[in-house]
Amino acid sequence: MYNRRPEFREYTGPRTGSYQVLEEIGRGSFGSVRKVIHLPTNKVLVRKEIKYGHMNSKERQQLISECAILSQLKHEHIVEFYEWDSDKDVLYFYMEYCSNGDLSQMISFFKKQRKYIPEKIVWSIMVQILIALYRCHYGADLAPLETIYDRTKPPVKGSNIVIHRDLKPGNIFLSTERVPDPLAAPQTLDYSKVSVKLGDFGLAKALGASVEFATTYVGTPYYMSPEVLMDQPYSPLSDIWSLGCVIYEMCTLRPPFQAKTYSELQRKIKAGNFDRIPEYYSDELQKLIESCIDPNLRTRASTYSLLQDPQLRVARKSLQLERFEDNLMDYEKELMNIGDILERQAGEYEAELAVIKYQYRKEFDAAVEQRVREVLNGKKVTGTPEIMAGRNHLHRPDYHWRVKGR
Ligand SMILES: Nc1ncnc2c1ncn2[C@@H]1O[C@H](COP(=O)(O)OP(=O)(O)OP(=O)(O)O)[C@@H](O)[C@H]1O
Repeated sequence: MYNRRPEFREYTGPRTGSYQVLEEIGRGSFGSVRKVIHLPTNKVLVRKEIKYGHMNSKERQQLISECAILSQLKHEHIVEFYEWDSDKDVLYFYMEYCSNGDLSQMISFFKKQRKYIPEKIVWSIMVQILIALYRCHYGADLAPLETIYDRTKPPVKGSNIVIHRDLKPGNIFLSTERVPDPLAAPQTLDYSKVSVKLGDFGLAKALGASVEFATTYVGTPYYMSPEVLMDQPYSPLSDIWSLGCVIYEMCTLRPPFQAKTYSELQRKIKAGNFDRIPEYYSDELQKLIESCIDPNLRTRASTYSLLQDPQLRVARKSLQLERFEDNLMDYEKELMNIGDILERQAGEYEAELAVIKYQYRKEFDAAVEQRVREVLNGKKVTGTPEIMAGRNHLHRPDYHWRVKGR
């Protein structure tokens, strides 16, 4: 039986044993994918199921250390990997749930509409993928751009470098706003401000050692680089090849290399020849794709070199500005919300104060009347009734001028 490794204790994400398992949302080469609710936080997550009974202890060990790396990979553009757990011969990965679909669905959407994906969206998606790849390929976050003229400093390679190894439209999740038009179909998404998250980072490596993975990986390797097809080791540049194929597909709505047979596909990938993207798109975009889909590893672009591209710097800066604007709008909404709460509290305070004043007046008048009556009746009076002695009785309503929940 396979035991938990000490690394399990280091996780800060939701703990296992407290999930409610919901419906299956899909099936991949590794197994089924389900929605689950993490009960303590009520958060919907995704659970990927992988049968690992056939793995030997070395393979399991490798899987564990890969998972430990993945669980530390926290990034705005990477699907969060919370934790994993095992049950007999099944391994469960708990991940962030991305509810707005993936790039393959977006490509199908534009294909059905017989429209090109606007170039601005292509640049924006590309730059977000590159920002995530930078974090993985160099083990450090990319610093924000001050101006579009800034050159990114050469990266210093950190530890825990991760190669995606399976970059494809189905692994690029999107979050988008729903179209505000009430007459639009309910599932219509507004792709003009799309935010990207890469999923399945490094999982292919974690599972690569498994015989089952090698035999069940049935997907067509449209995005696989020539060196990987030739059984050479993966490198970050293999991800760049795949990125080039993904960007190409966004522009042409089909992958750059297609064939009827596997061997023909292999031959085409190794030759690395593909048609130009439609004239609708700029030469700069075509050149960038060519620098990624380059069979020669010596001349193929890297994540770092791509990020120096002027168009990508503009795309990065405008992404930063959009985020800044979104944050400002959120902040403004929050302030307006706080204003409303304070105004309501002030109204409640005034109302309560009026009731207390009225009560006090009533008690005061009653005490005065009583005292006058006693004097008129010749009763000997001593001392002043408390209510008449001062304002001690007028206690203010118990309000703390605080916005609840902050
Ligand atoms: N984090 C997630 N959030 C939402 N849906 C997801 C998530 N991860 C996977 N899915 C969905 O579950 C289905 C299966 O995903 P999975 O990644 O296992 O396989 P795949 O990418 O389709 O194929 P392969 O395993 O061959 O790469 C897909 O439809 C995918 O969109």
